[in-house]
Amino acid sequence: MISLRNVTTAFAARGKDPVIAVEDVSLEIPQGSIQGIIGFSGAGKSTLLRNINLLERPTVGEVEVAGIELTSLDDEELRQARHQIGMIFQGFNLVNNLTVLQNVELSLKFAGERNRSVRQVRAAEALEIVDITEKATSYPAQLSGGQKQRVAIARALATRPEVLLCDEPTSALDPFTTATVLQYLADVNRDLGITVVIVTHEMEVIKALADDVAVMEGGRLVEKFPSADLHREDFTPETSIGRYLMSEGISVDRGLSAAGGAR
Ligand SMILES: Nc1ncnc2c1ncn2[C@@H]1O[C@H](COP(=O)(O)OP(=O)(O)OP(=O)(O)O)[C@@H](O)[C@H]1O
Repeated sequence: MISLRNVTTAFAARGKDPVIAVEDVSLEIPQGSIQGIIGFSGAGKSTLLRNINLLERPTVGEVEVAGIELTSLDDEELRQARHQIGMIFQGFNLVNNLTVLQNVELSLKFAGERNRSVRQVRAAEALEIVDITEKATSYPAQLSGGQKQRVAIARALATRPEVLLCDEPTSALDPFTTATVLQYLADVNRDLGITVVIVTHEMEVIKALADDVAVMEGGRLVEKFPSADLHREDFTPETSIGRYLMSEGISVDRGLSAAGGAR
């Protein structure tokens, strides 16, 4: 279970009022579920995601992951607790002068695993999960975008986390590669029971993967519902999700089902 309670995150702006990126957000994400977070650019999605592992420490509010209140930990305790939380990014964030295997091993090094052979075995296991063992000795520049993201998923899984945070994981990928990466994320969730939180601006990603969807607007969480409802409910242009869907070119005035199940 991930629990965000009254989280507000403000960024200081020189000579101006602070930017309130996230404002008073409370959200409970059940263990083993897939939570999508969607909204316009600048809505606060990435900041909220980074609040979950305290990459961005909330200005106000509490964050609890797997029974541990992260916001109450000191730096060393937080470093330990973060092994429970993997993260992947739109830009993959691989280290270019390390091989695929070394990239995955690196996260185990950061997690404090001192035994090199243990690191190698665990890194190899993680590469197997995303079927990319044959690239173990390749360098990132020798991989396609989809392969790089699979390596990034392996790196995130190597510490055997309970939670995987995904920040626009498929935005740099073509539709076919997107489908493959989403399938691996679905497998990881189903087979390993890992809770997945995915920030995206692509409604197709939400529909393909998420159990629940949260809509953000202006730093606030304005709606939350099961993503299955995307296929059923009528979303009027007055609703946040309606505005969002319209921005994607999906007609909402007669409801999603009338618009052909949203594309
Ligand atoms: N480190 C920072 N310093 C100052 N302002 C920031 C910082 N990070 C984010 N912001 C501001 O906070 C607001 C929310 O940003 P955030 O990146 O969380 O939104 P987003 O919904 O993820 O947007 P996008 O879809 O474009 O990535 C924006 O106004 C942004 O400019």
